[in-house]
Amino acid sequence: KPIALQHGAHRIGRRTDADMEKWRAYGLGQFIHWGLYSIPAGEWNGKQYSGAAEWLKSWKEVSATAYDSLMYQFNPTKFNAESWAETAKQMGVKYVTITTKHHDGFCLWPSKYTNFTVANSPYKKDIIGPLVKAYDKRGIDVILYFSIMDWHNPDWRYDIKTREDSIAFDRFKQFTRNQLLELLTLYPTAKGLWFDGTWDKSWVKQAAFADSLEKEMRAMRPGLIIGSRFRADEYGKRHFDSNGNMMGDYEQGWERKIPEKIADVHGNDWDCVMTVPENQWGYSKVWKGHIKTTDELLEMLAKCVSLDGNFVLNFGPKPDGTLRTEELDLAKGIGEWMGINSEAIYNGEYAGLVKQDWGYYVKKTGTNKIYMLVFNVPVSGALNVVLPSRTAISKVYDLGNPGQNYAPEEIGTSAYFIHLKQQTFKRPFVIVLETADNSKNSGAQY
Ligand SMILES: C[C@@H]1N[C@@H](c2cn(-c3ccccc3)nn2)[C@H](O)[C@@H]1O
Repeated sequence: KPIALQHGAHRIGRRTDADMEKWRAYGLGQFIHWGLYSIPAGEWNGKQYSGAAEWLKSWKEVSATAYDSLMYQFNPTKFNAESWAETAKQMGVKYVTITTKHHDGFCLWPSKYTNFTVANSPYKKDIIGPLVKAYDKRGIDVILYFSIMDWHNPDWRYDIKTREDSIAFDRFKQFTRNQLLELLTLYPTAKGLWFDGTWDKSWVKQAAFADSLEKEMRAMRPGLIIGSRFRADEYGKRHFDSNGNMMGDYEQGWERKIPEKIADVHGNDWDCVMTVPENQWGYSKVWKGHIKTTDELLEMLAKCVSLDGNFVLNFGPKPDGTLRTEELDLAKGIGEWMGINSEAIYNGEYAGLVKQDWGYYVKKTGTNKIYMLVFNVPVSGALNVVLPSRTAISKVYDLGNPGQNYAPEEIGTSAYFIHLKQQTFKRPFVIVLETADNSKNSGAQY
């Protein structure tokens, strides 16, 4: 029996407006983590920090004042928003999420509510504005990442224990509201906000404040897209309220992980944000452990889209404003694949078919087109396809080679083998199934 909630989810089920339908169709996105942390890049006094580079300030070896003086070194002379946006365009991303302020509190825009911004660095100029402009120009939508937790602001608290805490945190809440309204005012084309740093008790206790701030931001920017990580309900429940309903417009729980099956996403919109190394978001000199390859990232992309989500790949630009070679190479490899196969990614959704070993199904929203994204070719060369009963296949062809038609072999009721013509493939490939509902005997050949 649902309990009465003032500050839980205000909407059950998916948003159906045009802004959200566009977000749902993106498929592939880019994350950008850039800030003061990019300068030390996970190293301090010649020692490697074992955590994520953008968390360096939390390392006991690092004094806050020494870290904050990095502001006087921030001078990305080679920064060029157009070149980042062009790389993203070539890669085929439809949206970008950019850090405006990470946990360290440094602002990449000239906020008037703190001195800890680019305006007081040698670089002086706004970073966010040129990026928004360069990406918008290429039809790539911009989402602004904002960390509520702010290690620079003396009024930040991890919990509210005393009256002093409460007075300080009230100042912090006003500061946060001021910065968010400032961002929405300065960058009106931003499609959404990606919140982080909202897990500590201090913020979790602010259900009423956060709820009214969310309402205020949505009123200011109709269509604004805000994820499930922004606020907790009055019982401290996050992402899903005390009645199990998702907070916000999409689920933000898939950080460096991907759902296994459709049941894991509860019919919600969601995005998966992913690092190239195991766990580094900001630029890190040393990438330890496994570095994901183009094929691995393409499979993650396919899996996300096949389960109704968006896949957002992270880039950690260097302090001089250039992108590192490994990331440029991945952007190129993904872009080449998207150049051939993006039709199977954009406007893709869960096809509702039985999952097969060879890869992932994606259905083109609003059509009878189903894409088979093939990552694992069986020794037999026969791809098994089982469709809902009374669904026939009217046409089968190779997306990368449309002249290459296949004649599926029927092996049972709405069950087929698609016999591949070759055994080895350089890259994952896509086969297009045009299906027909033959319950009305639409005369399909197969
Ligand atoms: C999107 C990613 N989210 C930030 C993060 C958060 N956390 C984290 C770590 C421990 C508990 C709760 C959250 N680790 N990394 C990363 O720094 C990056 O910004």
